[in-house]
Amino acid sequence: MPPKQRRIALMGYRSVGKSSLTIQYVENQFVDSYDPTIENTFQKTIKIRGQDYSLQLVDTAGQDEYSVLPQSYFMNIDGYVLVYSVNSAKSLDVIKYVYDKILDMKGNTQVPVILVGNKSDLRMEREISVEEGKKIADSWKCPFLEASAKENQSVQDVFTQILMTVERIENHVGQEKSSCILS
Ligand SMILES: Nc1nc2c(ncn2[C@@H]2O[C@H](COP(=O)(O)OP(=O)(O)OP(=O)(O)O)[C@@H](O)[C@H]2O)c(=O)[nH]1
Repeated sequence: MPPKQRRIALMGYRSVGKSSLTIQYVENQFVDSYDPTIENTFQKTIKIRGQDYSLQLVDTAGQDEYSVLPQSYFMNIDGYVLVYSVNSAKSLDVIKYVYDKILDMKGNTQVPVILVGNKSDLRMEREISVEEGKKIADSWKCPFLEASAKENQSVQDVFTQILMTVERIENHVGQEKSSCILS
């Protein structure tokens, strides 16, 4: 079977760890210094359940509630990793804004997303509980994970789960389409 091409965007407020999650996943390393991203695309090939995936990860420039999101964040993107950091209530507000923007732009069709609370290692600085993150993900009917790019906790899971969510939604939409043709 040829590899499936998948393009996934990471979005969220500045400094929540989008680059760190990506670099930990692709290069197995954590960089402590902070270097704001303009935009970067990373490649990785992986196999999940016997299927090869050729993955492009778009590490976006951090957003805030005033950001006008460029068209390129909506064209040819198969799924979104929406990141906040558990030590920043502000970053959770921003990710809700980003989610609404994505739905608007995609015309409220089913959009594959996963919500990720990064920096779970910062136990003493936590502002957002696990339950709070989970509740938002439930209201969006999407998967939720807390992760730590620093400690390499749940980083693989984030990307496996978004790929599986893309598959699930594609198959679902495919079934709906074929049932339309039949009826
Ligand atoms: N403690 C801790 N620090 C982290 C973690 N992930 C990232 N950081 C730190 O947070 C800072 C910002 O990380 P980045 O990965 O650059 O964040 P970003 O979301 O890509 O930032 P922008 O490019 O501005 O959008 C850096 O100093 C990282 O070392 C984590 O899981 N735990």
